[in-house]
Amino acid sequence: MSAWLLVDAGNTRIKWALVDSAADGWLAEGAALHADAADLAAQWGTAFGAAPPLRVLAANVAGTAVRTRLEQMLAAVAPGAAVEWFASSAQRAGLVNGYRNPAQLGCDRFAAAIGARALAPGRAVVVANCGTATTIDAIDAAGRFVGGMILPGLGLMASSLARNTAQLPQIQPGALLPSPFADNTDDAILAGCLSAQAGAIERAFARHGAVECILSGGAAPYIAPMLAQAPLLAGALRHVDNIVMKGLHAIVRAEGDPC
Ligand SMILES: Nc1ncnc2c1ncn2[C@@H]1O[C@H](COP(=O)(O)OP(=O)(O)O)[C@@H](O)[C@H]1O
Ligand SMILES: CC(C)(COP(=O)(O)O)[C@@H](O)C(=O)NCCC(=O)O
Ligand SMILES: [K+]
Repeated sequence: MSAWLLVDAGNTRIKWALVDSAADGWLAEGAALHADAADLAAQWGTAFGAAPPLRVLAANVAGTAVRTRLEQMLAAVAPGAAVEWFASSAQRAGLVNGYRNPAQLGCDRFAAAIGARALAPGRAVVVANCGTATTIDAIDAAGRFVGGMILPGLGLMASSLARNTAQLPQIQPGALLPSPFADNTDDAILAGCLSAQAGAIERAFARHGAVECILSGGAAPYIAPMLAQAPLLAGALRHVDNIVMKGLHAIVRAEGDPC
């Protein structure tokens, strides 16, 4: 069984995992901010040892310059590896893409939906990926990506207030507040942004009639405590590290090792 390198290049961070096609075949993982992307070569060198992967499956929504940079690094650390730049299509790994133009759907969202389907087969699911943007997508019990929402992520929401107002400061992400009705500016911003994120997820969950809500992404740890208090989501909330990567792994498992 040969190893695959999976890459999820989002707008803030590049995440990767080294896997094989077994269900529990998660061998190593790592991440770097775009500014520190050069660190990936060292991370990969350590993870690969003397056996670089022969196949790479990469989802990139961070633009062509990032893709070119990754191609150069991959050529150095895994020379000769076959690289597939994952793109949204009408159907893949048992998931049907309901976007009017399937290729327009962010490939990270399609991969996340494939991951959600793999984790909750035959169930109506909402998958919220809380990264630079927050995406909240609906997958039905028959395995169709129905559609979804895109909103500014938690960090973007907060920083847009700081950038576009005279009096509001840049806040740091923080823990759940005891009350949504804050008595100071920093907490009022945090309460507003967290409530907007959690509220959109709850609303999508209710509207879709979902039975499971998968929460992922770098901002998920801040949003999860608020969702955990939502009666609507009782017993239905599941925090999954990097659902995009889980989806790419599901594709590798579904399609197997080419001979
Ligand atoms: N150490 C960190 N560095 C950067 N962002 C972080 C960090 N910890 C949490 N975050 C939050 O996670 C978001 C990035 O999450 P991630 O899922 O990696 O996004 P993307 O897939 O868009 O690159 C940031 O916008 C921020 O809200
Ligand atoms: C919505 C996104 C910006 C999310 O990116 P991320 O927050 O993961 O960096 C990305 O999925 C994207 O560029 N989508 C293309 C448009 C669409 O999905 O309709
Ligand atoms: K996202």
